[in-house]
Amino acid sequence: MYTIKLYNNIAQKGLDQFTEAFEVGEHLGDEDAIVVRSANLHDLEYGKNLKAIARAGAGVNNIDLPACSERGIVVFNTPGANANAVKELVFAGLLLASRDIYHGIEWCKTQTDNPNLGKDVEKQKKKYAGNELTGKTLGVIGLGAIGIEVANLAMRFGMNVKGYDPYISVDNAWKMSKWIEHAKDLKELYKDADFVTLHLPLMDSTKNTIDREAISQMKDGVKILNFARGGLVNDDDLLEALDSGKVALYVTDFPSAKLAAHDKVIPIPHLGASTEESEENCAVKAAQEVMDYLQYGNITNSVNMPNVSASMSTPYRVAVFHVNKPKMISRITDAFAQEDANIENLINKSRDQIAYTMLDLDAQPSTDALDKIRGLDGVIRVEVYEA
Ligand SMILES: NC(=O)c1ccc[n+]([C@@H]2O[C@H](COP(=O)([O-])OP(=O)(O)OC[C@H]3O[C@@H](n4cnc5c(N)ncnc54)[C@H](O)[C@@H]3O)[C@@H](O)[C@H]2O)c1
Ligand SMILES: O=C(O)CC[C@@H](O)C(=O)O
Repeated sequence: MYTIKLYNNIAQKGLDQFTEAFEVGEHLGDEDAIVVRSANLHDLEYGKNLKAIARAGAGVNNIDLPACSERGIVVFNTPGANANAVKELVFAGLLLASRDIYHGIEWCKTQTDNPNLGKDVEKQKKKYAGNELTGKTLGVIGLGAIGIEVANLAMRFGMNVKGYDPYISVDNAWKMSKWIEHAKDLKELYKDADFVTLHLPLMDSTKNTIDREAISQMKDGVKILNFARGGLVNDDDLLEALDSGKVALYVTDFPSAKLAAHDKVIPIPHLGASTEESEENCAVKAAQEVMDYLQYGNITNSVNMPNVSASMSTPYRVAVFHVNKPKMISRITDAFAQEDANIENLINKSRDQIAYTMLDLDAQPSTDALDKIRGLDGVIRVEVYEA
């Protein structure tokens, strides 16, 4: 029986994926795996049995990836599973940013005792007039699952779109409308953008992407949308720019106390992925990733380990996480030299400093052989799977 500990609300459809071989709950101890959404796991005490953490979502800045890698803990996410939900909210944000619907609604709500509301609406509405999206330029920073969807939809709204992503994947590049302009650097994106929208991950290197210097390269009256992470924006620099009018509006899914009440800020309480469909997609994908890993050692959509997946060709599988250095494979296979077990299939893949070697054996490996592997310098973790 495997134990799965839940942090946050995980959609029932995802939990229903787990078979009777899994015990799943919020208050379990000694867990084999964790399924989490946005809860901060940076201070997590890693249980001795913990082998995997699945983030039911995209951003993994709530998980200490180096600490997990060091312990051979596989961290998964669910790429693209909530992209449509976020794209739709970004468009709500773009519409809120171009038409003053937000203040218009606020005013209407104050008029409950006004018997002439029908007439007054016609007098008042000039205060909330706006502009159209068609013909305006949208700068998209980060062309991954969400950025691509936002960029393509913006084209259908008749917007000019400029995208910036120095690490764009080939698959995503294929999905992108050919009319989207490629900005070679952020300066080029900022200079023409009426709206700038952020769709890149928060990492040390992307923290404060939007700071005073970036804002100074933008058009006067630019509107900024942040449906990625709060830390991508320097709040003090943005506040200064909102006060001066350099930035006309900030729509954010990650409001900070400093900015939430500002008249030029539209704060949203992290609702980007909060749709029934997206929560289900993410939970189902996360559950499947965890089950396939715990039962068979297959790794799909990991953000810190090599992705390796193959159906088990023999009754036994031995999987080894080890340091990515020469001679490891020969030392691991040597451990089986005196065994009756034959290695029918071997896969080795590396990612940065870590490698994963999966061996399918036609007979049960002996404790002696497994102990030899565990004792090798550079071996992080060894698991045995039975078909
Ligand atoms: N508001 C929400 O509820 C919500 C939901 C999902 C994701 N997010 C956030 O949005 C981010 C993007 O999600 P996604 O699903 O598109 O992820 P993704 O991994 O598919 O895309 C991220 C893209 O950013 C690019 N990138 C990385 N560093 C960059 C840089 N310095 N400059 C420009 N581009 C860079 C990558 O190459 C990649 O193409 C997530 O990391 C997460 O923080 C928020
Ligand atoms: O789980 C959520 O509600 C938000 C997820 C989102 O921020 C993500 O990065 O996928």
